[in-house]
Amino acid sequence: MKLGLGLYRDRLTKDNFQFAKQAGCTHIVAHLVDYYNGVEGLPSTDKDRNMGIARTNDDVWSYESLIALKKSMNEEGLEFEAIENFSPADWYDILMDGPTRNAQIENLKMIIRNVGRAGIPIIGYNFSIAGVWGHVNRPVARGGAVTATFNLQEGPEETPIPNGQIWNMTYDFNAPKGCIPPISSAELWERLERFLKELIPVAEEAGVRLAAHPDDPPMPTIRGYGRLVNQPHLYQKLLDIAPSHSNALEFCMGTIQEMTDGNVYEAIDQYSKQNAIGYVHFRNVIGKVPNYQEVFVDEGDIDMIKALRIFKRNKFDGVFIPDHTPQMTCKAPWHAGMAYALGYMKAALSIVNNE
Ligand SMILES: O=C(O)[C@@H](O)[C@@H](O)[C@H](O)[C@H](O)CO
Repeated sequence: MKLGLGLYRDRLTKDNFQFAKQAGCTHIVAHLVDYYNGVEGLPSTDKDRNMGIARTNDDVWSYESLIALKKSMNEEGLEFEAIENFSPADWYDILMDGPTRNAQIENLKMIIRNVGRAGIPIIGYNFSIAGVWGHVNRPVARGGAVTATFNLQEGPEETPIPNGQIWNMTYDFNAPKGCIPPISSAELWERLERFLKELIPVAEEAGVRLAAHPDDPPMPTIRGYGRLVNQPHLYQKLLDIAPSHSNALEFCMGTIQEMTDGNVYEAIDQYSKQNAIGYVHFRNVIGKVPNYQEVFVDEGDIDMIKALRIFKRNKFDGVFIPDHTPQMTCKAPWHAGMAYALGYMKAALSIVNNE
């Protein structure tokens, strides 16, 4: 079991690689999508505001760029474990079943082949129309630390998504006025099935695992659009569509814990037993949908040591990252929050690995 750090695109720097190494990480999970445009946190997007413009034909997905990024990590003693998320600009018509779907599938095949050729083992993805949505940053973690919260009653209004936007980003400023019509979970499952059946064989050939992130928040619908994996057992439905080592899970403990059915320990056991987990978001929460808050790794509803023992019992040998953490009150809120989480994880892994 290994320790890693997830870095958004604007944080893929030598300083942050050194920060990760100093905190005991051996691996990096890189977000190549340029969301937020420098705005911290997971803003709740609406008809007027979202996470910015999704870049088309972004060179960051080329083999040359991937190899250069990997080299910059290797130079700091780190391994490039995974890329997290495709760009909305590169798969909006796969998600929407739109006119350029087939061309976008061919482009994702090229990306997967580039990733495999660069020796990067995993691509995480979240097959979702609304994406990660509805979080509000509030000072409610220990000591008043600012953290992501979700409260269906008090949160942002669930307005439909304007045409030309998806996964909280804009890919077409010239889209016709109006909004994306409602899409059912059943329809989205059909699109996911086509996506997996076409891309898993390519991923197998490229030596890449496609790892599915669950729906966060794990509601049945968000903004009128159906969700896919909003209960733990639905991860199995996704795996069973295309049984393969390349059809894997981006196992987010926080999101699984936010779900109303099942429990995170049974889910860890069920999916680590199958060797289906690509890598783990090792984060904690208090509460479940429709009202929860993300918290420090040691103050949530999950017994994280108990969880690690299940991973170890089932011989999981992948990477754990904090994903996101509360922002600590100091001059470097993000770094301090991550350093705290990584310190806890390093100690917990050492204890459990040596039991
Ligand atoms: O649990 C979560 O919501 C996080 O993992 C997401 O914030 C992150 O953006 C993932 O990349 C969603 O695919």
